Amino acid sequence: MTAPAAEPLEVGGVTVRFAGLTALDGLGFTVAPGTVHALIGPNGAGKSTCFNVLSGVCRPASGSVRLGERELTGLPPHRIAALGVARTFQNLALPPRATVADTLLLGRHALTRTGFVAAGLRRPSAAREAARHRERVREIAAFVGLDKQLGAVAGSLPYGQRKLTELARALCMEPKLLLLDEPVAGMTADERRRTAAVIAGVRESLGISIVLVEHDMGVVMRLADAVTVLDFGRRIAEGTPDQVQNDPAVVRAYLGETDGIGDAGSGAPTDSAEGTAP
Ligand SMILES: Nc1ncnc2c1ncn2[C@@H]1O[C@H](COP(=O)(O)OP(=O)(O)OP(=O)(O)O)[C@@H](O)[C@H]1O
Repeated sequence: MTAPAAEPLEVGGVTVRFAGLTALDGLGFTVAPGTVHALIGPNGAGKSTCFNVLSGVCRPASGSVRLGERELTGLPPHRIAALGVARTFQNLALPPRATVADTLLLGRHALTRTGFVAAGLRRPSAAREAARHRERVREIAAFVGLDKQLGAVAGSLPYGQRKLTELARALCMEPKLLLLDEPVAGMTADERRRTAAVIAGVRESLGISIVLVEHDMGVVMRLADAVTVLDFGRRIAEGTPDQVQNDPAVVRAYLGETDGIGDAGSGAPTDSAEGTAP
């Protein structure tokens, strides 16, 4: 599998307001090319809002998001996707009846060069391109461990495999930057291990930069090169996983929640030993 040219993602001074509430308050961080950068924080800290800004779903009141030389703020989601930013969702968003192969082919739609006319006329160029896309889909399915499921209806697979299908579909876009929103949430220990190993492989083999929102601290510790911690829309800490874990401001932010550390429902980080050893 070939690696796309990774570029830094630079987020600066991003502010988002909803009515009277400031969801992001001058947020800034930089994702170095080819690294995994985790965004963590208690419930309501602004992580999903940040993803929505990065993917163009939400336009900030101020601030900038740059991928390499390109300014992304103000662009619609499909333009941002075409510039190499792919996203997976907290809740699965797969077509209900499509096979895994068709679902992954959908991920390649934006890369398809042949126009409708050439495809409709069954030109050889269109057939060659379709064959190339199918081959790439097989490669990516094998990469995430879904090669035997290509003919299965994606929606009928076990939860962990459906989440991997979503990840594979995002990889089919050949992104430079992958936004993963709670990729192991709701998984069994075994599914979490497998998924963490796949994500590590994406960074190591493909060189794709990853922004990861995840409550499972075992997975964050295992995968992240750098962590930005949010609370009430502000960055309260940044550093390596070890540094932020021992930062008093971070401990306070999580303990300030009603239930304290260890309750995933409260947004406090959970620590799965299995997440540390994919
Ligand atoms: N569309 C919206 N309209 C109004 N308020 C919103 C909207 N989206 C988010 N918020 C508020 O903005 C703040 C940040 O929410 P956000 O979903 O980004 O947090 P989060 O860190 O992703 O939380 P979680 O861990 O629960 O997913 C919260 O107070 C939330 O209630």
